[in-house]
Amino acid sequence: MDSMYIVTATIAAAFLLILFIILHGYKYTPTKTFSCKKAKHPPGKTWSLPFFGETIQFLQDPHQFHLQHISRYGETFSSSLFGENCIVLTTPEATRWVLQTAQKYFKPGYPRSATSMIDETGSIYGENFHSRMRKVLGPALHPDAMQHQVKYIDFLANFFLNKWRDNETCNVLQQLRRYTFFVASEIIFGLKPGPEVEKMADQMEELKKGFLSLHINLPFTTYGKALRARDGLYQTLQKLIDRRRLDPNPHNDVLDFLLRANANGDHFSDVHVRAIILTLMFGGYESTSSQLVWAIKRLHDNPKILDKVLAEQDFIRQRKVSQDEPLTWADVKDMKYTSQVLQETMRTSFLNTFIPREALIDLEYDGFIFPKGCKVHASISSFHLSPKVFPDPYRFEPDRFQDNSQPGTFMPFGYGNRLCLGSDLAKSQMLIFIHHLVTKYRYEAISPDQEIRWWPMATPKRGFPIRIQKRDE
Ligand code: HEM
Repeated sequence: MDSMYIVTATIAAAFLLILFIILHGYKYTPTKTFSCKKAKHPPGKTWSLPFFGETIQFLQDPHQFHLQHISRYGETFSSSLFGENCIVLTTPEATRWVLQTAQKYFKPGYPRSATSMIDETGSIYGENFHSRMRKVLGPALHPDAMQHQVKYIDFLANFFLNKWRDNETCNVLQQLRRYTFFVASEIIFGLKPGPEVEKMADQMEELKKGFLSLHINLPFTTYGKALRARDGLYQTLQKLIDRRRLDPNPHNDVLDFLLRANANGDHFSDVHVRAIILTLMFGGYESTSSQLVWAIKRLHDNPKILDKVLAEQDFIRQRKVSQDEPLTWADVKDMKYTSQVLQETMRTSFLNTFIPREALIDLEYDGFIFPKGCKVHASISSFHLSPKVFPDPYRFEPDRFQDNSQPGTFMPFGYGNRLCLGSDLAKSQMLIFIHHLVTKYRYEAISPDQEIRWWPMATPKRGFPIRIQKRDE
């Protein structure tokens, strides 16, 4: 009788618990009492499909996902993504809070599949390591160092563009991925185009697929194949590190800065050097090529804006002594209108659909509870495309950036202590490519290519195929 009672009571309790969860949704359990009695958990779904939560809906179209959730729950809402409950922030104020004001109470919260693609130890995401990494990479990627790199970037832009033949068709995104990877290889370890760089670019393409994959390491899974590509890249990087240690000549590339830091007692192990380089290579090529393909598409779709860019770039070309004279840092600085086009491109191209963080302690913001351990996603593209922040947000209007009056609302390169270290490099390589493209060629889209491939970065679905004509013919 007793055991019957226990079984019945257990089933009843389990049933009530499930009913409670269904009616109220799973909520975070705060680990301390919050100071503000009225503070509450952000509204939204924190349960639905087990493990997947709302991930499938999110991956299909993150922009629509955010718009729908904002209209249903408000600008701060709860969700369940990548197997974890999270809080999504979609305003510039809340984003500034998490990325800057309260930055010391958060650490990066990238999904495990993403971090394991870069870092076998998991240590480069720790705070101590992070500040040392910034100390070394800051000067290596600073505009002072960049000035000397412009000639290499100029060479590489021409290396690709000079291969284009009249009336040829070309897939812009494919070409740009190679171009930006080659630039990263040159800047990071001084490698010129060749089979070694080509092989690494192929491995990087494979690695990229693992970033948001299911964490299942088998020979045939996306994640497993990506890990093997990572290991292949690690081997090549180790060879480059060993080769550089035997080389007495100064190179002034990022690898030199990292190895010199070793010599100065800052001491990065080879494992760390490899992980830092992989971070740079991935950041350096995927984000930049995705923004550049959008810029080239936006110029195509807005002929009046293209005319203004062309006038600016022709002016810079005409003041050169010869057609082949390379661009300089001063030329890049003079590309003011084209820079505005790039800013407007980054605003409208669904960049940074989420920057993830994890709360280190219990926190409150704007009446909401952020319990220790909860994942927070700052959705930058949500406010880049919000009419409250940018009027008529889907209109492509580079003049918005004429007076640089967007403090704290335009954050393509992030915000706070993890602000992108490669922003000057990224801008230079985009501007230099656009210069040579528009001054040498006219181009026409083969198909409108309006659909979007969302991951790992939003890009035109078919890579924006174009037909090219030399400008002087
Ligand atoms: C248009 C191109 C690019 C965009 C939109 C972009 C965007 C970003 C963003 C949003 C972050 C902050 C991530 C966070 O807070 O968790 C970031 C960080 C970073 N980016 Fe970029 N990036 C670009 C190009 C580059 C390039 C070319 C490099 C270098 C080769 C680079 C290197 C880095 C590094 C090292 C970090 C980590 C900084 C830190 O954790 O302190 N990025 N980037």
